[in-house]
Amino acid sequence: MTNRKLYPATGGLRGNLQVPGDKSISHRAVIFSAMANGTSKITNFLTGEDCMRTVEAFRQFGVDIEQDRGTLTVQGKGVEGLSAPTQPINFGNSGTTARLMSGVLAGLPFFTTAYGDESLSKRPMDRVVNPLREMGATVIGREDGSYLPLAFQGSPLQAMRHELKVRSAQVKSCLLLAGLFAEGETTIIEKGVTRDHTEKLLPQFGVELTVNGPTISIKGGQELKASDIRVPGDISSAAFFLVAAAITPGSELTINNVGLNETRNGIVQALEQMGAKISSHVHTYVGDEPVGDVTIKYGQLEAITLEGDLIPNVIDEIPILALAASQAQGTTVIKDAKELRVKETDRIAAVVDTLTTLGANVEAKEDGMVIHGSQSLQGGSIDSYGDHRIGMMGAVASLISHEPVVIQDKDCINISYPTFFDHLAQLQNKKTS
Ligand SMILES: O=C(O)C1=C[C@@H](OP(=O)(O)O)[C@@H](O)[C@H](O)C1
Ligand SMILES: C=C(OP(=O)(O)O)C(=O)O
Repeated sequence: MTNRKLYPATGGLRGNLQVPGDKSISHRAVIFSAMANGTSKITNFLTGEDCMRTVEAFRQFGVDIEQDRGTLTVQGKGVEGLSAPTQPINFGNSGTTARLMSGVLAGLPFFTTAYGDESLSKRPMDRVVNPLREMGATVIGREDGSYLPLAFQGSPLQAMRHELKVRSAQVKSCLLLAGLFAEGETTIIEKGVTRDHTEKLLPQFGVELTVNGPTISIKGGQELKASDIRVPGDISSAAFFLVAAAITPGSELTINNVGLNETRNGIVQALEQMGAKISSHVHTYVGDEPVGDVTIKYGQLEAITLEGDLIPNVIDEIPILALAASQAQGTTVIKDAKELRVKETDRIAAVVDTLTTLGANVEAKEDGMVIHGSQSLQGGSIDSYGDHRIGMMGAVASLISHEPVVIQDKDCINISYPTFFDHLAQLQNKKTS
């Protein structure tokens, strides 16, 4: 466990920043490339620990994946070219790896076992195991397949028509991947919009799917063809610096070349609703993914109610939005966000505990929280709970705290943002220690 002491900012955050590649798109790019025939090059790949778990999984299936910093060269040999791993696969801390790979492991014609770290072993897997079983998958696991470790005995899958029980892009993507192995056409009906990177990226690998509102259909047996992918910057990583600038006097910064997919740009919408001095514009498309710049300046924020359809769009940004809300005028209410309880940690409890320790006034609710605004943060010693997004929220809080913030176990930030502290120092134009 390592500690880090972060001092309050003496000036604002200023300048331009390119955040690392999008985590969701990086996972998908390597999965599709490894299942495709031919050589795919992925640039601006996120080399955070989570995405490297997905890379390692496919190396265990015998796929040659060369890494040169953020560039991956994947020598795909098609799904027939994958070979049975001799060792269990370690999904580490990564929910996306666990859920998406389950759809692949269910369809591959061999036996595989998979496990995760302490946090991932507590996260629900029945949300993918149950529908995969409906397709004929043979999966066993702890508590009847509700939790990792899991074992898959790949078997022929049958297409199905399935209404999702959870509003989750991971479950949707898992079942679309399984649908590629199934006989017939699989149709998935979403409970509401969730991030649509799988639907946007699969066609780039030559896969046909139809999207009709909440209904997505995919035919089994399609061959994936290699494709070169440039991954946009991760808006979920950018969110930490957007909020940092919004709450730290003297700040003005621009995040360049960040993904602005409409199913992911809720952080920009939420900050706009809070009255932040923020503007964004899309300047390019990489494949079907919109990419652009976001500029933000320090300014007074107002409380909002964050609920309903905006929640899945900002689900990973809620910890940092809660910090923003502690500085806004008025009382912010976050609801419909029960999913936060089954992330890397219970993020409702972790956010409330962390902000309270730092001196804010926050109440936990079953499906969200109530955050009283205009709070002056004292600083102090906090625990990341091994959750990268809680660790980064604490680091941003240090910028406006009276006393230093000490973060226990801050190394977990490498899960999604290995260069986070370098970027923070770059924008502060001084080193943190
Ligand atoms: O599909 C994805 O890449 C992700 C979907 C979300 O999870 P859920 O699908 O569980 O909501 C999100 O929280 C996670 O960080 C990444
Ligand atoms: C919830 C997250 O990721 P995952 O589900 O992939 O662990 C996250 O990155 O905030």
